[in-house]
Amino acid sequence: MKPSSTTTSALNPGYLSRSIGPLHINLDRQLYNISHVLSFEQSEANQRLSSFIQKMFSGQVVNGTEQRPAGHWALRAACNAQAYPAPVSLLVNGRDEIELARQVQEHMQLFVEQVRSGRYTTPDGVRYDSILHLGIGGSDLGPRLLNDVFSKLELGGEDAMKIRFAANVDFHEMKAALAALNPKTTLVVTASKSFSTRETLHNAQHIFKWLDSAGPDYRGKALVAATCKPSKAMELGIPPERIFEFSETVGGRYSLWGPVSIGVRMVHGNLVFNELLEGAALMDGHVLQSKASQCIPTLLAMSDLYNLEQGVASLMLSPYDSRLSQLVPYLQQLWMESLGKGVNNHGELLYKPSCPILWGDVGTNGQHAFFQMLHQSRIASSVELMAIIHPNHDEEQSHQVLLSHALAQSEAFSVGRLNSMEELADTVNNFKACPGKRPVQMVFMDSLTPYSLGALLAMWEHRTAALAAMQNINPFDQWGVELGKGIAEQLEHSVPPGEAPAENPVTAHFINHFLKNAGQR
Ligand SMILES: O=P(O)(O)OC[C@H]1O[C@H](O)[C@H](O)[C@@H](O)[C@@H]1O
Repeated sequence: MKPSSTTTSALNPGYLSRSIGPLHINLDRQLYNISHVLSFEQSEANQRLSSFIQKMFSGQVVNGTEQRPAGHWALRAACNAQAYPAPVSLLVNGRDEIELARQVQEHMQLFVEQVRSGRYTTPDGVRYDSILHLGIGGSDLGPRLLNDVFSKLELGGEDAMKIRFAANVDFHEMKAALAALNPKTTLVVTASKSFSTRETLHNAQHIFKWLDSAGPDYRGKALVAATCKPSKAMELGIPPERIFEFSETVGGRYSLWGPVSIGVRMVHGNLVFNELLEGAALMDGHVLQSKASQCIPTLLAMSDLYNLEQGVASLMLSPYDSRLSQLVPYLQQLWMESLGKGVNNHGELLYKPSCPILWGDVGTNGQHAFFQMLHQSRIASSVELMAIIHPNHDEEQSHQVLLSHALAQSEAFSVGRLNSMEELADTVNNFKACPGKRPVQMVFMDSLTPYSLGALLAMWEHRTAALAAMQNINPFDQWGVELGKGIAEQLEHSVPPGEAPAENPVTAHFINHFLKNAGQR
């Protein structure tokens, strides 16, 4: 095995580097090379991708199983038209969805300003000081990530509102959230695209009682909703003026740009949020006007596809910045719910994995946990390391150490360490051999800001959709998720203290176990 110093990348370092705005990628140490990139430009997969991009940005159906366009990008296009090289459109049944997004954004901005300035008050005439965000999956992970990053960027000011999230129907999470909140001064945002998700509706009912425990007037003023189904939110008693609607064409895992993040807007302000949208629009513009070999999301997806074809069905992502600790959980939904499919757009079975498993943790923490497996085991994984050039502190030396680790890992994965002849003959030293040649890529960001975060997240959306288009699969549906939901609905009547027996014998056995042990606390 030769070290990578003899490969093309070493002869011409930076040959697979690309930049757009605050984002820079380098794929010199990936498995594929420039000739693969150039031949991709002539391929059928590239034609499929170009046609997908063109269809998506002109509002044509790209989600075949649900017969819908994909309109998440409209949430950023609505206020950033200048970032797009040509006019974009999204008409659904005659309704201009970009205009809808613009109007809802205006409505949100007004409400957010009223809340932040204390003009919208509690029934006692006091400023709301907290938000409880209810929602799960795409109605939770995005806002949670944004809030986490923005909080760590310290953008909210000293009197920023407090926000807590409750996604899980596991009451432990709710209990912890409520411990920090006062029902008299908390606004409750129920975020649910469908407004029919069991966990969210169950939690909402609990919260109604919690609000009522403060007195009869609190619930009416505290409720806010973000949904595609305003009528369902109204049925639950949420007043229409506090229902922020978004288009059915916005997939849940692509929805953080719009109303589901209204709580984040309240805490961190409209300006911060608008910068995020601007960064995302920059990426849309980049995708619309770059050819494949220059387009960052496409290049990354090409590499993902090439790795999959080589049997590398794992992607470990490590951001070397603790402010991005929620990035991997967020991306896991975006990536794996979009790409983890069993059939293509024609309904034909896929015989190979279409989605590398995405996992990871922040650096350097991951180095001291699972990197060992990446360096020496025979489990094949691609590695993506992210580093931020300018930190938000003055401790230069810490940052130097951090960056040196990111760069060292990139080199170690790629170059490895070869044993000398003497070491090879020595079984003990042989344990030290690291074969290298692990596919590894770098993502650099100038600094972490709402703008660069917007560009990064939109980049991941485009990369996800590009990998799907190349494989001719649908990145906007998630039929697999439905199965478990249906079974859980039936089992609610069987799990103790339920009455109806479970039909499946193994499930019935588990329920007996619960029953036997129920009295033993
Ligand atoms: O926003 P909701 O309609 O409540 O849906 C919440 C989540 O539900 C399901 O789990 C879907 O698979 C997710 O894509 C979605 O984000």
